[in-house]
Amino acid sequence: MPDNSIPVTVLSGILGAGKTTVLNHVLRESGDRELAVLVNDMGEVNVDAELVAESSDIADEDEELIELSNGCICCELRGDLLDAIGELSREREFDGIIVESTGVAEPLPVAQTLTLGFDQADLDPTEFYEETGIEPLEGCHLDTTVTVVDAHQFQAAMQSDELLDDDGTEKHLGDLVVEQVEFCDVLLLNKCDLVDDETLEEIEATLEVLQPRAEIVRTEHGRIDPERIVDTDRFDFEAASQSAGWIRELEQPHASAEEEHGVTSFVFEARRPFHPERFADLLDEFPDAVVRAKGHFWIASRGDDAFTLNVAGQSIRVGPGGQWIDSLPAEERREQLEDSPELEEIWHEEWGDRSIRLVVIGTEMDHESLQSDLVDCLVTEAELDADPSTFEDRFPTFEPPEEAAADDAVEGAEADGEHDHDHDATEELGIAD
Ligand SMILES: Nc1nc2c(ncn2[C@@H]2O[C@H](COP(=O)(O)OP(=O)(O)OP(=O)(O)O)[C@@H](O)[C@H]2O)c(=O)[nH]1
Repeated sequence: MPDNSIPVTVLSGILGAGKTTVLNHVLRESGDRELAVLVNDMGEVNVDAELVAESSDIADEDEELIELSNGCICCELRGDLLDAIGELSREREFDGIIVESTGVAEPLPVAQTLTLGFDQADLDPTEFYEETGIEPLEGCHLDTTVTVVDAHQFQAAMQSDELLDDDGTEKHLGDLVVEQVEFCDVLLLNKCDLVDDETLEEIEATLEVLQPRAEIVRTEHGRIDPERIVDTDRFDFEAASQSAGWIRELEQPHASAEEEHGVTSFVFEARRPFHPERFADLLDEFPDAVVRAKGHFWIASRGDDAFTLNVAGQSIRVGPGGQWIDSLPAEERREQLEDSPELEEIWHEEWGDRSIRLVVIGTEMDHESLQSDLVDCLVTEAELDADPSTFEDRFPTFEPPEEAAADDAVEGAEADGEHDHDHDATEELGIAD
């Protein structure tokens, strides 16, 4: 990074977690550091910006405080975010720029926009610039992503059925909390004054499992040393996108016995499909103790299709996982196998690459009971020979992958297109009815 590149800090966190409080504190404590601020406010009334202006004595200097309203910087305002930051960095050599996201923003697309790591997504940068007319970011770099967690609300948020209406897209509160926790460099566990030590330790244990890479700092009223979140040099796109605890658990499963404050995890693996009705029933009654589950699965009624499972708090989403390579036409299958020699290791004589692999993370979770429930969902020997069309299958159907991918690419390219947080085309399960 060139010496004069301005470090950008992105603050995320659900509504009321304390982002503005952190921001105001950092502005007050920043000493000689000249900081610029960019606030994304979805509502009509931009209260945040007023607060920032009041407490930071920068109300008169418009160029140091930019508001982006009526949209979200993780979707339709991605271009505006780049423009605004570009403008700030051309104006003056600030010592840092702090971006406060809305409570519903996902950090990953914001980070993608700022790092222009579009090769990580469905778009290549050239296409993005051509489609949007956005200029590449120069003179500054994404330095730290910070998620503010409300210690007082955390456990309730994970158990909450509340659906946030994010400009037309519905999302569970717990789902958003998990996404924000899984993608960040620093976790501020705020409002520690409202919670006893034991609860704080439990929350920390959960956060550490969900996000092993981030530094966790306890705060009260957002009181954090600015050096912990400004110009830290902690951000690394690759590391951040691979840092979620479930990825680590899948790669290096931990023994179930290794528990701290009741937080445990296990990986469920099988080379036999789930019975679609029994597995759907289990998902309908999935234990509240499960904080997070991720992975892929296979159901007996649709032998060609892989599915993904994404559980975060009360949100249970099933998505398309593509087609099993074993079910592809011979020529295509051969090509895929040549391209991915590692498949040989998992290739099953009869089932090819078909498999179930799920990581489950929970607090005070009854492993044995959940594991045996999962085993009970697998088809029996007799069912293996049954006609698959006789199984009740309430799982959603998805567009073929090529069409879905093409739609996604178009959607992502439209900087001012529809507000869509759910780029992965999963469906929330309400499959009981
Ligand atoms: N008791 C307590 N209250 C806090 C703490 N931090 C923030 N608050 C209060 O919590 C409320 C929400 O804080 P904000 O900083 O506005 O939260 P935010 O994340 O910016 O909220 P939005 O902008 O609405 O998304 C305010 O009334 C704060 O004074 C804390 O550590 N302890």
